[in-house]
Amino acid sequence: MFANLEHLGLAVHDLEAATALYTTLLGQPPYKQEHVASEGVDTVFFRVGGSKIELLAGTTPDSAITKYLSKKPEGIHHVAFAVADIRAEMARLRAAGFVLLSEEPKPGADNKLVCFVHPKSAAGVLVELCQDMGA
Ligand SMILES: CC[C@@H](C(=O)O)C(=O)SCCNC(=O)CCNC(=O)[C@H](O)C(C)(C)COP(=O)(O)OP(=O)(O)OC[C@H]1O[C@@H](n2cnc3c(N)ncnc32)[C@H](O)[C@@H]1OP(=O)(O)O
Ligand SMILES: [Co+2]
Repeated sequence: MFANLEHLGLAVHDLEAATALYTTLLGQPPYKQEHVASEGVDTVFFRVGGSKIELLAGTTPDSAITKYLSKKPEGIHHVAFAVADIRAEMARLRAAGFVLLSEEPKPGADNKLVCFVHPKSAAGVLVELCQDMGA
């Protein structure tokens, strides 16, 4: 079972400009910036109540964000849900016919294990599962 909405991932061209804009929009500065080399992205995180906004800029030509922004405008790129047991949720979704984008969970940003569901199998929305890796 999915728990709360963990974050909304927003694809942006200019991370510095988007960070300034969201700092003003949300009325608070980000709590974290992180480079995730395995995904070819720079991220900036804001807390919003019990959820988060994740700004993402691509850092390599083959990054999912770089490719996405070569075809689509800036905006919501993915919706991420917290799960307690990511392997159990991946097995449940596979059995239900969803297409997962990795066989195993992988390290994401902000101390999470993550896995993505292909948007073509989720009504056009790229869905991310996130399990907290603890302290
Ligand atoms: C920082 C780490 C992590 C975290 O901890 O939070 C992140 O959030 S990393 C975020 C970036 N990483 C990813 O998105 C990884 C998962 N994504 C992928 O593997 C790929 O992006 C993809 C979803 C498999 C698409 O890749 P590809 O097939 O190479 O791209 P195409 O451009 O050919 O797209 C095919 C098809 O899918 C549609 N699409 C692509 N991205 C999205 C999207 N974000 N939301 C909705 N739909 C999407 C795209 O429009 C194409 O559709 P058609 O044109 O109709 O064929
Ligand atoms: Co994300």
